[in-house]
Amino acid sequence: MIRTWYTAAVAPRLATARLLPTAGAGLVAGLSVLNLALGLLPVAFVIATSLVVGQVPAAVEGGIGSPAWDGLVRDFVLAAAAFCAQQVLAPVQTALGVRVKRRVDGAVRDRMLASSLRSTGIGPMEDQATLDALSEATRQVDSDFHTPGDACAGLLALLARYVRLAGFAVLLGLVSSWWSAAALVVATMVFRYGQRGGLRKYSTAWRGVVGVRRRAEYLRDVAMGPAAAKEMRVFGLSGWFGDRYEEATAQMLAPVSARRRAIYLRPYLLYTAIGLLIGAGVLIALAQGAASGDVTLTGLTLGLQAVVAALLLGEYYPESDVATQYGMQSVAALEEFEARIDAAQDLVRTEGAGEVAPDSPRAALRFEGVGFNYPGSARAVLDGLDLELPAGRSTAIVGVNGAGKTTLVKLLTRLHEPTAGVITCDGADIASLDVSAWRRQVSVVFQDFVRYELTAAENIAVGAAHVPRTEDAVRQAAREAAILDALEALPRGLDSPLSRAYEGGADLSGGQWQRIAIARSLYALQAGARVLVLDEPTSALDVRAEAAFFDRFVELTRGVTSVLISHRFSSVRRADHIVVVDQGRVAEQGSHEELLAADGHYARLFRLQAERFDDEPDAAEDPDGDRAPGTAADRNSGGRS
Ligand SMILES: Nc1ncnc2c1ncn2[C@@H]1O[C@H](COP(=O)(O)OP(=O)(O)OP(=O)(O)O)[C@@H](O)[C@H]1O
Repeated sequence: MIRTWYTAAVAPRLATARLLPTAGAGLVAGLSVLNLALGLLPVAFVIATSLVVGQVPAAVEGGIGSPAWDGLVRDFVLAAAAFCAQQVLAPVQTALGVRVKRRVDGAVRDRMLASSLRSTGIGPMEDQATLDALSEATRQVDSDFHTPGDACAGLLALLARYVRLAGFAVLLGLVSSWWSAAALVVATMVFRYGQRGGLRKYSTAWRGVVGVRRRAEYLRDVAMGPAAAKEMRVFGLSGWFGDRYEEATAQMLAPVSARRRAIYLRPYLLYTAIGLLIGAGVLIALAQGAASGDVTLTGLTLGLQAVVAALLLGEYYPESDVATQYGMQSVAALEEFEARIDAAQDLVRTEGAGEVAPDSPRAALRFEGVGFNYPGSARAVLDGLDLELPAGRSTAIVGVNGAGKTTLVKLLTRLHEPTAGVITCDGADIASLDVSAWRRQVSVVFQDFVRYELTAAENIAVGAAHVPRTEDAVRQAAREAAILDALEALPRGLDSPLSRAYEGGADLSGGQWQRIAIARSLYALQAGARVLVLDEPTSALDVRAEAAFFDRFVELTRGVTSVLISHRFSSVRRADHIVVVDQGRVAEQGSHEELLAADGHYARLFRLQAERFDDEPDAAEDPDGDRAPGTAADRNSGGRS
């Protein structure tokens, strides 16, 4: 039980308090002193007003100018000063709290980004628990509401509240008894537990539904966002998505609502009853003291004020409670996210972080007995795969959907680590190389490349963000990818944002976007990459554009080790070497002619496309007289094997 309490209540507070130094020592010290003052001023006010009341009989009797009258006036001025100081300092507390919030949240944002990028692989980004933690960590920060920074300011604000409680307890101890003082603290804290404890349990209930909340948010974003706008309308999906969103929202709210009564009402009634009983006992003891003459009028006034003001401290603190609860939860989620990233990172093999020779690979890249299961999956996507990619040559990889071709790319770029075997570059395990340096050596056009909402030039230059951008290099890459003319025709040329969501922005066709992705990879080659991986690079290009690209492919990739993954045999056949992947292994390999002669899997796939191609009246012949599937008919069939 103590452990549960520590985990739920103490650990998140400590984690949040550890963020305080990011706000700066001076600011934190200043706000702490201010909160201390805001804690002491109400106590001073209670003392001064009690002294005023206590002196009233003597002042009335002595009249204006009497020592009692002067004392009364002095204490009244003190009370007024304490009150005014409190009024003046409260807004300063808020202003400094906002500064603390801003600084801490800035540091937390940096930390979130750094933690996300610390993962060299993409495994954590595909893990549900890690994504839940990330969603929980970022939610408050993104909304700028009840953030970790608010929690830090809220924790400091508690200083004022608890100093006040301690002050009132001491006053009661002095005028009544120390037992009464202790009981007053207990009564206040019992009230407080009824209020604040409920909030903790309630927010924890929210944490339990983060998965379904992510789904609800996804459904809402898809329904409202631009990405699915076309299909939403054409397929008439708005109602469908609306219903699913409502279902997910109901599913999210149900467990939280069901616990509301148990969390808030019953404990509230119980703790309020206990608190009231103890409070009543304290007041009775004070009244008895007054009745017996042990407590003076000043003492009675002091005691009464202290008891009432202290019991009011059992209430909810608007400047602190919600912010600390949700902000702390965000911090706890961030720590969980970081722990998961670290745990995944521990599995990454970084034996040497060795240097990567600028001209590597000089001999070959090799997959040696490589096996791979995706995290959490028992199925071996790759199983003892041996493959050689000779340096400076082009290798095509073919295979049915799901054969593991893209997975090979993920392993080659170290987005995942093999679960068996090694991948070597000129004999060195790539796991022993510095991962960033290795990645700079490899340029990739992913099947699902990203359409960045950046300018056209930036979209190309992100291919080698580690080198200073030069216009010439960007234009050269765009020219080689045959997209330069189209980009120059945009309203702001290559400086046009490639999104209609921005002023002066333009959108491109699917094929034009694919050329941008190709240009990005060619830009990386200019910056020094020596391995080019193209995963379905021309699936959206028209016949002529695809043929033109591959006509220049040899020239563009001279001296580069290239890997082409494609279902289009018209492209594949141009490679120096072709590899067929099936069931996680290399099933066949050789040149186009050798594989046709072998009459195996490749030959069957090739003929399948060729048959369709035969149906096309304007089918092209290649120089060898072979049909060239993929130049027309496989586009009709989607080009898929
Ligand atoms: N992130 C992932 N987590 C779990 N399994 C995955 C993941 N990505 C892919 N897989 C599975 O791994 C297998 C191989 O996928 P991969 O993307 O490598 O196939 P592919 O040969 O490139 O297919 P395609 O020709 O359709 O692009 C598939 O069965 C797929 O379901």
